[in-house]
Amino acid sequence: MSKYGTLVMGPAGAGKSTFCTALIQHLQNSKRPCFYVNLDPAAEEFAFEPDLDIKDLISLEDVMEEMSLGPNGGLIYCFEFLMENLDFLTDPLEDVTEDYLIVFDMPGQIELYTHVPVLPNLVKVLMQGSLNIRMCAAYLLEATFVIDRPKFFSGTLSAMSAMMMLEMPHINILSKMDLVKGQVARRDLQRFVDVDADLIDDDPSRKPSDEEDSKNYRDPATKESLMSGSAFHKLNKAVAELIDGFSMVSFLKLDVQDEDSLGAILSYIDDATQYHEAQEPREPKEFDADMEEQ
Ligand SMILES: Nc1nc2c(ncn2[C@@H]2O[C@H](COP(=O)(O)OP(=O)(O)OP(=O)(O)O)[C@@H](O)[C@H]2O)c(=O)[nH]1
Repeated sequence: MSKYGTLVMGPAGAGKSTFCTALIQHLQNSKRPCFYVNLDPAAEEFAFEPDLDIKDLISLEDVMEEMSLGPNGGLIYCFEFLMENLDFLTDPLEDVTEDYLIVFDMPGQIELYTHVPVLPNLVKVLMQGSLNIRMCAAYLLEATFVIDRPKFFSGTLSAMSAMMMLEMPHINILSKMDLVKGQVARRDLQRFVDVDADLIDDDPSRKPSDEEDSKNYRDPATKESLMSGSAFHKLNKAVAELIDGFSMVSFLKLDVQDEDSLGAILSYIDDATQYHEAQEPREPKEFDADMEEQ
């Protein structure tokens, strides 16, 4: 029996928990069962109570207090503790059946997705061995980043870093679309969705003086110029061309108020995990009975 899941990731405040809530509501509206796992040891409030909550094993607040660690070190400690107590996570997941979507709500600390091995190791546990969950990563980036183009490309690099580190089916999502509607023309927005390197050249917020401005990029100790404004621009452009040239990243648009938007994202997750191929046709009554049991 296969299991299906999505790992909801992205920087702090990208809208991960809000997306999880909207996705769970959408699944309920579609009469599809969901198993909600909170893996953020600092999360406080939930619209839907998690079926499994890492805070029942360990909380970031306790770790910070007892181990005198900061929030980032504390988070890594929590995940290492989880890896040493994997039964806490794996035992309840053993019983989840193939009609469920398992939604993992992840923390926002970016180092978890960039340079520590704990998340790839956790993903191996979920996708291999007895659990054998077919997973799709959903990486969220705030749509408001499109107003600041270098920031958008930097966010895109963090999405790529997660893609490369986790080596699992992956979709990228521009969240909080309601905040940019009307601010960015539809045609322009398409250039962010299918990332276009020329966005860096056409940036209306970029002043001509930025080309020559090197005073902000001096080494504070030696006062040597580290990189001129134009060199930064060339670097940004080269990164953008790499992303564009290899079609490495594209985005789905998320508006949590819009059922069609949620439905479209869910169908990408289902395609990536091949959910529909494994489903037996079911009688509606059988479905309702399952939902009542939850
Ligand atoms: N306008 C708008 N605000 C949103 C949306 N999604 C999230 N927010 C707001 O953005 C803030 C962060 O949302 P969360 O869902 O908590 O983000 P998160 O990624 O889970 O945050 P962390 O767990 O702290 O990393 C909250 O104030 C939300 O109300 C959205 O689609 N539209």
